[in-house]
Amino acid sequence: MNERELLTIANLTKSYGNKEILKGVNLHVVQGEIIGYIGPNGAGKSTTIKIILGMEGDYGGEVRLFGENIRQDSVEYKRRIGYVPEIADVYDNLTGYEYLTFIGQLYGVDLDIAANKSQTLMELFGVGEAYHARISSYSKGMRQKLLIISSLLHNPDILFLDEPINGLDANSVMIFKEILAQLAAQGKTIFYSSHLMDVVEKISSRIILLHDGKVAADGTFEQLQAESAGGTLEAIFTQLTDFHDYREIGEQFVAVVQGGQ
Ligand SMILES: Nc1ncnc2c1ncn2[C@@H]1O[C@H](COP(=O)(O)OP(=O)(O)OP(=O)(O)O)[C@@H](O)[C@H]1O
Repeated sequence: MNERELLTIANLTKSYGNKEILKGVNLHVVQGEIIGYIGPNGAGKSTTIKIILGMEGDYGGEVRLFGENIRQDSVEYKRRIGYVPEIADVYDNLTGYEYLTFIGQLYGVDLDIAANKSQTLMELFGVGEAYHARISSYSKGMRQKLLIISSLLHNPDILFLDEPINGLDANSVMIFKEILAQLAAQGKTIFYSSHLMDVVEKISSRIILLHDGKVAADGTFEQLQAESAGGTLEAIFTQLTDFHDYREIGEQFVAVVQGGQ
């Protein structure tokens, strides 16, 4: 094992009922990498992340994080993780201040430090005026910023981001991309799942494509380009997932919409 290897996934399998989702996923993540984890809807990206975080216990194979087998279920390793879930339940009746200081304290950050950090991060993200407002009044993008901030308050060593920029405007996406680049430069590791291929293409130091339960491609964007017919990540994704029927499906879809009147 490389001494800077933070995450090792060996022959990971996972089924729901008789549906096999992960059929033997192998990957090695080294400190400081920004991994773009991509794949078709339902491929098992969120499932992989939930297994690594200890939220899904019933799986085959081995996952090691910070050199420790996660089956040992140590709380310590979870303190070093930040997580932005794809779908999050935030407590709508709390204010941003109440929510962020609550989450910060869960991760062991002192109240004063959590409060100061939260307020400053909200201001930097352009939502400082909503710090003391109830989350129920937040727009989609404001909630997403709240989630991103809550995942970072304890200065984690590895960040798992499941569709983190849903709802962010173009300027906020630029700030977010810069935050990820700066975190990686400081030695933080980022595991990022998204369908926004142009963003993944630009920010990832390495891209992993999950398809049919396995890793179908693993490399830098330039390596993926060299291994396929080239082009954008969107074009590579379409090639590697062997998908060509979008025109016919679109036509049939519209025909059904227009039919039966
Ligand atoms: N708790 C569950 N019970 C049953 N099936 C589940 C459960 N969670 C996920 N699945 C199934 O596992 C498959 C993978 O889901 P997952 O959410 O990991 O996909 P994904 O790659 O993140 O997809 P998307 O890009 O649409 O977010 C899907 O077919 C989903 O229906």
